[in-house]
Amino acid sequence: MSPKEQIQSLRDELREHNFNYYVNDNPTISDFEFDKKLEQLKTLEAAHPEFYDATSPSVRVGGEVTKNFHTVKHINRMYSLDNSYSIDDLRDWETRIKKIVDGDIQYTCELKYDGASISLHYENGKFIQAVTRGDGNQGDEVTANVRTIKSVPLQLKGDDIPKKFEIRGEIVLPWEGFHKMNEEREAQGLDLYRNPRNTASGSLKLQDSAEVAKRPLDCLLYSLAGSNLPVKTQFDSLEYARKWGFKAPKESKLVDSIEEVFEFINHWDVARKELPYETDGVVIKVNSLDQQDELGFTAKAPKWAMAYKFAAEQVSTKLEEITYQVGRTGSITPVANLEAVEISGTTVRRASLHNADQIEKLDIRVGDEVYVEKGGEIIPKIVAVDLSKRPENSVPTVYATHCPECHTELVRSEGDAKHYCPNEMACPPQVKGRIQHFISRKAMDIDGIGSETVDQLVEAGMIHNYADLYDLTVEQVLPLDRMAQKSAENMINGIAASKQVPFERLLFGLGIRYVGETVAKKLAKQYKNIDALLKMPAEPEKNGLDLFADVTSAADKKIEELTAVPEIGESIARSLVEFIQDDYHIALIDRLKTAGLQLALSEEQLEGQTEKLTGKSFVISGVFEMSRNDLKKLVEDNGGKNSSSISSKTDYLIRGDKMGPSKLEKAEKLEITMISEQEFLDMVK
Ligand SMILES: NC(=O)c1ccc[n+]([C@@H]2O[C@H](COP(=O)([O-])OP(=O)(O)OC[C@H]3O[C@@H](n4cnc5c(N)ncnc54)[C@H](O)[C@@H]3O)[C@@H](O)[C@H]2O)c1
Ligand SMILES: [Zn+2]
Repeated sequence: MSPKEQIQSLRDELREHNFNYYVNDNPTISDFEFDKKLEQLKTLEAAHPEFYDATSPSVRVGGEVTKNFHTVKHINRMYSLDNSYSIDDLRDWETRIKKIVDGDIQYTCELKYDGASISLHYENGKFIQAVTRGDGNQGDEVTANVRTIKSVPLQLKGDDIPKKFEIRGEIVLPWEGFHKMNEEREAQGLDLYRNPRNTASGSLKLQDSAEVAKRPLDCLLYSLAGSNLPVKTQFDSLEYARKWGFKAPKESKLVDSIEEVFEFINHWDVARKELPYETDGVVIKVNSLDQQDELGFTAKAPKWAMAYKFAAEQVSTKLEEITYQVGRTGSITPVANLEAVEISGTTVRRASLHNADQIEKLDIRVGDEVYVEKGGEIIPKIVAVDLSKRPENSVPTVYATHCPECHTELVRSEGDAKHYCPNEMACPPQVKGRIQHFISRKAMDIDGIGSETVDQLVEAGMIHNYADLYDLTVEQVLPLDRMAQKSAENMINGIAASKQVPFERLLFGLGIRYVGETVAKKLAKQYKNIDALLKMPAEPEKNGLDLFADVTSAADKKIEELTAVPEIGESIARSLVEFIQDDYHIALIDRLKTAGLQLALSEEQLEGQTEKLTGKSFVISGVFEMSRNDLKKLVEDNGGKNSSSISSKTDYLIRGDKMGPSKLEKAEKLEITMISEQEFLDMVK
């Protein structure tokens, strides 16, 4: 993949993980893996500033508002925190901030509570509202739920209480309550909650506050927001908060240097295990609020604060067996089955081994004593083998050669870390996975059918692919487990309604490898309908050069045409061509067409699309009457290209108010044509 494709694909992937984590409270990868991917994205973005995007997960707070609560715009934005992992990172941070502020800097060290961010609003000493962080600009109003938490004071005490202010903190589920809830679930034969963080966050979003009241949640506070606060430092804010009746943990400490910060970290890395709630690091904040003001914020986090994440905890245990898991795209993941051990409060029985290379690198064998690490992740990982304890009769691991689900021989293409099961049509997890992807929110978003229903339908042999969904009837699905007349009707209606889902989402739903949301949009825009995509390349004019055309295969010609589309690179093109040259896929697409799905952009989508700006590159800078996104969309709808930075390739700079002086200077130097918002609108009128 080209760097651009890599950036896009990482952004898409991280957005999906953010959604699973913050909205569904049900992450599908570990925090460790998430952070690694985010680091990878940041490195790529730093090397390619031309692909800057203000909506990238690297520069945005990860959450969202949900549809289930009243949405409230934050008066004071809620930010995330930047992360660091070593004393050197912290020293670098200190060097950066010392360049900006004058005078000595003191730091408040606090523990980083692992829960869900919350903002509590008080007026005249009374609790009036609680709002989640959401996307940082707006959040969900969960007042009724937060009111049930006993440590949230409804009426404040003491003096100096500002007439109106906000206090921020974390809703956590202490260990004891978490274990108790899980014991009850175990007794009822239900799946266990994974960790206190996701459970706390999920509890907060329950619709029934009587149910929330039953959960032993706690609320730990750490900062004040508002004007006219009676405090000048972070440390004072905590003292005041305690005086007014808030639970602001006393472990926080005021220090004068990064060395002392490190002492605090070292102490709590061990001592935190005795705390009643989960912590995942330390937060270091510049103490003086004036200095904080001077430092300000990035788009995602305050520059005056830094989180230090504790290293993951390690334990050793025995590897009993290696099994293999098949993913939705047929990728194989080896899994270590372990003798059960307790790590950071949870029992661990399985760990991911990633791929064949990883097994080889660790030379890991059944019977080995292994070190397992868990850093807030769901599936822990094996970091090393204790060779001193290796049994004498141990034999090297031989990687699986056949799919554990369908017994097809596995393949591994060159340059690919993973093995694949190529039996796309009949390998059960692949069949289920592809249909689940098809119905998922960002694809066809089919209401009334969940992943369990898909499993049942496939197992009963009622569907074999996503096209089969459109042949189902109410009578057919009624006999399924837990299905009643009403739910069966909902399901069939949901499927019927999905026939109106726009072309680009259907294209994404087809599950073509490397064709994520963004690429699907690009393709839909470029080709406008499925036939054009299937029939490309457009017939070339007959001429003498045709002699050469014959030596290139049809597939190569297709790939060539596709890679000429902006932002479509070699691997995407190759995967797409493979997909559309397969008769099975063509037959599926034909059936979707017959069923009446949207295999072309609608009139409405086509309307307003012109070629007026084809070949022209635009940079939009400053503040405008219209939203920047609408401006960008107009550029694209008319065939132009948006770019975030000015270069000699820029044709037009659309100049708004308050444009940065350095951009202006650059544009003048390169003699870029500058136009106003109105002049641009005239161009596309
Ligand atoms: N596994 C996944 O799919 C997935 C997806 C998204 C995010 N994540 C994980 O979530 C984390 C990122 O989440 P985030 O943006 O909420 O950032 P974060 O949790 O790393 O840090 C910011 C948050 O820390 C909290 N906090 C706790 N104690 C605090 C204190 N004393 N002072 C100030 N703030 C304090 C605040 O709520 C703040 O919003 C990462 O660790 C990432 O791995 C995982
Ligand atoms: Zn298989």
